[in-house]
Amino acid sequence: MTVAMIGEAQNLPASLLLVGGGKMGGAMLEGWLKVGLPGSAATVIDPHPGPDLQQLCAARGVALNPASDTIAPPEALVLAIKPQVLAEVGPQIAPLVDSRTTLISVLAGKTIANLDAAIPGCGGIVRSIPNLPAAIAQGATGACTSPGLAEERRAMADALLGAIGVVAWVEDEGLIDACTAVSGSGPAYVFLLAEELARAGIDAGLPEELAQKLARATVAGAGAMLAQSPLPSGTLRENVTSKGGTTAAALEVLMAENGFRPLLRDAVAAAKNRAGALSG
Ligand SMILES: NC(=O)C1=CN([C@@H]2O[C@H](COP(=O)(O)OP(=O)(O)OC[C@H]3O[C@@H](n4cnc5c(N)ncnc54)[C@H](OP(=O)(O)O)[C@@H]3O)[C@@H](O)[C@H]2O)C=CC1
Ligand SMILES: O=C(O)[C@@H]1CCC=N1
Repeated sequence: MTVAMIGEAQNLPASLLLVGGGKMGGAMLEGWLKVGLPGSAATVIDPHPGPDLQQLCAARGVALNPASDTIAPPEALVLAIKPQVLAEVGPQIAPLVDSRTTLISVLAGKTIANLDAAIPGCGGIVRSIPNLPAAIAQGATGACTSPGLAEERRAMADALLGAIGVVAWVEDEGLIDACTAVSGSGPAYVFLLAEELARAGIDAGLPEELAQKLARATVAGAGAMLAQSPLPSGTLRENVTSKGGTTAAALEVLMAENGFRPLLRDAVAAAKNRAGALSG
C-alpha cells in the first residue's frame, strides 16, 4: 500500500470527463481545478446541475453538458453517479470513451467487473472510494486498479485522487467495501458524533447554541490534532484522560462491553454489507 500526498499535480490528465456532478463529483472537480487542472481540460455531464456546479463551471470555463457528438474520448472518465443508475447510464457513456480512456469510478459497491460490463472499451479501470472532505482537499481515498493497469494510467489516477487528499492503494479489490465503510461513510459518523455531543451538552444544561458551538469546535479541533500530531490516536486520548478525572468517568461508559466499540463495529459491518449488496 502506498500513500500519496497532495500536490502531485504533474500527472493530471489532458482531458477529463466527469459524469455526475453532485456532492462527490462537484467536490472533486473543485479540488482538481484548485490544484491546476485547467477548466478547458474538463467536461461535466449532469442532467440537473445544481447552482454551485453551474457557477463553478461558468467561472472556470468547464464545458457543462455539451452536445455528446462534440465530446472526444477523454484521457480520464470520472464516474460519480449513484451506483443504482450505473446500468441505465452506462450505455449513454460507453460511446464517449475508447482505449485511451481510463475509467475512474467512485461508486460505492460497484466492482471493476460491474464497471467494465456497464462501460466497455476503456483502456483500464480504477475503482476508488473517496470521501466528502475531498471538498477541502482533506479527503481519504481507498483505490485499486484493474489487473495490469499501465503505470502512467495509475500515476494519472494517483495525481487526481491525491489532489483531494490522501490515497491508499490496495492490491486486493475485496478490501474496497471495507474502505467504503470506514473512510467513505466515515465522515457521517463523525458528523453524528458532533450532533450527539451537542445534544448531550443540552441535556447536561448548556444552552443549545453554546452546546453546538462547543461540540463542533471540539470535533474539529480533535480532527486537526489527529491530522497534525505524530502521536497515535490512543495516546492523544490518554493525554485527555486524567487519572480519576472526568474523561475517565465518561470513557468508562463509552468503553463498556456494549458501548461504543461494538456499536461502531456493527455500524461499519452494516455499511460494508450494503456496499456488497450494491454490486451487480
Ligand atoms: N457523498 C459521499 O460522501 C460519497 C459518495 N460516493 C459515491 O459518489 C457517487 C455520487 O454520490 P453523491 O455525489 O453523494 O450523489 P449525488 O446524488 O449528489 O450525485 C450524483 C449526481 O449524478 C447525477 N446524475 C444522475 N443521472 C445522471 C446521468 N445520466 N448522467 C450524469 N449524471 C447523472 C445526479 O443528478 P440528479 O440529482 O438530477 O439525479 C447527481 O447530480 C455515488 O456512487 C457514491 O457511492 C463515494 C464516496 C463518498
Ligand atoms: O452513503 C453512500 O452510499 C455513499 C458512499 C460512501 C459515502 N456515501
